[in-house]
Amino acid sequence: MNALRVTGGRVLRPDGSVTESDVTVDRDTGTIASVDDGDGTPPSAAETLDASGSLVIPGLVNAHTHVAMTLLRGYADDKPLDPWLREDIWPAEAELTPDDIEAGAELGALEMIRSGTTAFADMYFSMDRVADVVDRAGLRARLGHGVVTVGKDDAAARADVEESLAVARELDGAADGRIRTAFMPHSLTTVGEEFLREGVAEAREAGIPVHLHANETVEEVDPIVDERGERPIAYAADIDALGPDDFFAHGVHVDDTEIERLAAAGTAVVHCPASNMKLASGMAPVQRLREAGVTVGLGTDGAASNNDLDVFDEMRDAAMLGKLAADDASAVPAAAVVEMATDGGADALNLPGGRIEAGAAADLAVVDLDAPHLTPVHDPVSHLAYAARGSDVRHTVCDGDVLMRDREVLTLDAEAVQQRAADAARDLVDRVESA
Ligand SMILES: CSC[C@H]1O[C@@H](n2cnc3c(O)ncnc32)[C@H](O)[C@@H]1O
Ligand SMILES: [Zn+2]
Repeated sequence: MNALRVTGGRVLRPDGSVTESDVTVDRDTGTIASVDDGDGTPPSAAETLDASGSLVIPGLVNAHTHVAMTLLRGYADDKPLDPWLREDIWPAEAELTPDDIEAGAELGALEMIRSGTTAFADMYFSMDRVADVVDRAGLRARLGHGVVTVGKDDAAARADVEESLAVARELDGAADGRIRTAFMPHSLTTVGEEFLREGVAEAREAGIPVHLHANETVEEVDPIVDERGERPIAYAADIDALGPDDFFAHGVHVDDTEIERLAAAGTAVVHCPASNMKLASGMAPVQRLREAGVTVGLGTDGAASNNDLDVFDEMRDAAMLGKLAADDASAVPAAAVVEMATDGGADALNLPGGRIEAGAAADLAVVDLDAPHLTPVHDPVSHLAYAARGSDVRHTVCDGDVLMRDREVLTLDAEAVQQRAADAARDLVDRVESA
C-alpha cells in the first residue's frame, strides 16, 4: 500500500469520543485504511504526518459559499441583504471577469486549506474556472452555476437555466471525481416560477440535486406567502425542489410545518450563522431543525457577508446563536456544531468525508493544541467548538493527499495567489467606479 501515516495524535471518532490513535491512509484509493490504537505492527509508510500534541479531525465542510466573493471582502458592509445585493454586490459582480473569479476562488481555496476545510459547496459564475482551482488545490466540492432570472427577458432567463444544467452535467466527476455538481437557482424569489419548474424538472431527469437560498429573510418569505398563499418550503415542494439530495442555504425563517416537511423530505439545511448575523437576517431554529431530524451543515456564505471562510468561526457562532435563538444555554452544544461542520456537511452535500473510520475518505485536518488559547485541554470537542481557530490547523489532507504540511500549503503558491487576488480586486473596483 502507498501509505500516509498520521501519527501520535488524538483522533476524533464518529461517536464523538477522542482516542490516542494513528491513522493510516491508503493514498492510492484516497481512503482511510485503518485507525489503530498502537496494537499490532504499524504498516510502513512512505510519508508520515506528525500529529503529536494535536487533534486529528475530519476535514471541515463549508456547505454553502460563493468562494470568489473573497474579492469583495470588506467591499460593502453594514446593510441588510436586499439593499446590500442590489446597491453594492450585484453592480460589482456585473463587472467580474472569468479571470477575476479564478483569482478569487484561488484565494478562497488557499484560505480554506489553511483553516482545515477540505470540501465546500459553491454557487457562482464561471464555474469551469472554479473547477480548475478545485482541481489544482486538491479540494473536494459540489459546484453549480447560480441562476437569477429577475430583470431578464424569457430568452436570457432560459439561457441562464440551461447554463446551470449544462455546467452540472459537464463538470460532474471532474478532478478525479472530487467535483460533484448541482442545479443552483439563486432563490425562490429571484428565479421565476416557470424557470424554476423547467430547470428542476430537467435536473430531476438527469439525477442532478438542487441547491438554493431559502427562507433567509422575512422580506423574502412575505411576498411568497402574500402572492401564493403558501410558505416557501411548500412552494419548493410544489415545484419538486424538495428532494432527499437537495440542500437549502439558511432556513432562518422556517415555521414548525416547514421543519417537519424538510425532515420528511430529507432535504438538508445549511446554517450560515455569521452571514445571518451580519446581514441581520435572523436566527435559524437550529435546535428545532436537528430535533426534527433535519440534516444540518454549516456554511460561511460568501466572504463579503462573513467576512472569512473559516468554519471554526462558524462552529462557535452556530453554538452561540443557537443558544440565543432557543433561549437555552444547553441548546446546540459543542458536539452538535462539530457534527454539523463535519458529518452533517458531508451528508448535506452528499460528498465523501466527515468521519474518521476505516473506508471513509481520507479528508483530515490536524489541529495543534499547543497554544495559550487552547490550554488546558479539559475537553477537546469543547475546544473545537469554542476556542480553536482556523490558524490552529497544522496539516490538511484531502482524498489522501497532503494539501498543507506544517502550515505550508503545498498545492498553491500562497504569495502569488494573494497578490493576484489583490490586483484583481483593485482593478475590479476601478471598473465598477468608472461604469
Ligand atoms: C447567482 S450566484 C449567487 C449569488 O448569491 C449572492 N449572495 C451572496 N450572499 C448571499 C446571501 O446571503 N443571500 C442571497 N444571495 C447571496 C451572490 O452575491 C451572487 O450574486
Ligand atoms: Zn449564499
